[in-house]
Amino acid sequence: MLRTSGLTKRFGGLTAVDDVDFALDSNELCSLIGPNGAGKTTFFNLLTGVLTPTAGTVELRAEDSPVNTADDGADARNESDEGDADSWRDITGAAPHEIASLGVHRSYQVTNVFPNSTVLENVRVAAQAAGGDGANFWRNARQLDRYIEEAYGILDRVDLADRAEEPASALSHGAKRQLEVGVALAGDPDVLLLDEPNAGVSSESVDRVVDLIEDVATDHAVLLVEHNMDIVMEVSDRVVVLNQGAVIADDEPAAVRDDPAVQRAYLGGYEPGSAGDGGEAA
Ligand SMILES: Nc1ncnc2c1ncn2[C@@H]1O[C@H](COP(=O)(O)OP(=O)(O)OP(=O)(O)O)[C@@H](O)[C@H]1O
Repeated sequence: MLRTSGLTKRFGGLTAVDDVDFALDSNELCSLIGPNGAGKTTFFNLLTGVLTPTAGTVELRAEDSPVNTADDGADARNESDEGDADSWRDITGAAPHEIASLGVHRSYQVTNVFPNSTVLENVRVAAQAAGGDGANFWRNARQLDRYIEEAYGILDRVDLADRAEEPASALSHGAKRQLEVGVALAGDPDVLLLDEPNAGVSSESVDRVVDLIEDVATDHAVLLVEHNMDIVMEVSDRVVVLNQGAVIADDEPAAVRDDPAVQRAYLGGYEPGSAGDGGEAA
């Protein structure tokens, strides 16, 4: 679905992401963990075009969509190595909006919704933009109804349908995170990158966000950055550990938990149910 090869990002003398080979399958929920400063956010930024890599490639599999020619000035290129069903598109260095339009969406650590718009409008506008009607707000009533209906379907999924008419600013932090996932879903993504969706969420709301992560993973590829190890162990099909920019483990959750190198770098002292976060950098 999404893969990187030799992906590297240097900031001056600091190598924040170091020669990372990574692959995410469709419908897989992979968690990316590691100590503070390990390079997780930088890796996300490379996948979504916010940063341009110093070296290496990011590729996306064009499963159902026809492979476009990159004639719009963007940097995405086609690379069909195994026929149409398995064609990979090189998206290295493509702009964030282009990568989003190809089906890779992210939610942010910092809440990223329009506070003065209603919950419904936040999702409806995102659906409208994804449907190619972003600049055509008043196109016709039927189109608008279609986007409103789609938005309600998404709000149902993120458990916010009963809050549809409230301004987003009225939501709790946890409910805002649900809304962010809803906004990301409105873009009809194939790949969802979730950057600490539980950060700042009250303990009563964590279960709801975890349920939502598990639900969206049933029909999307999900890459999750999460510091709460109980959640990582519960939801992940696979866990990748970054330390000083490099992958030090890539395996199923239990194997990663028991890996001595991971214990040293990140998990020192982690016991299931022990409140959660991995340790700081060794
Ligand atoms: N724009 C930048 N310029 C210079 N250095 C940067 C920049 N962005 C990140 N870094 C450095 O790159 C390294 C990786 O940072 P990054 O934010 O990717 O880590 P992280 O794993 O997401 O950390 P955290 O868990 O604290 O969010 C850090 O040493 C950071 O200081």
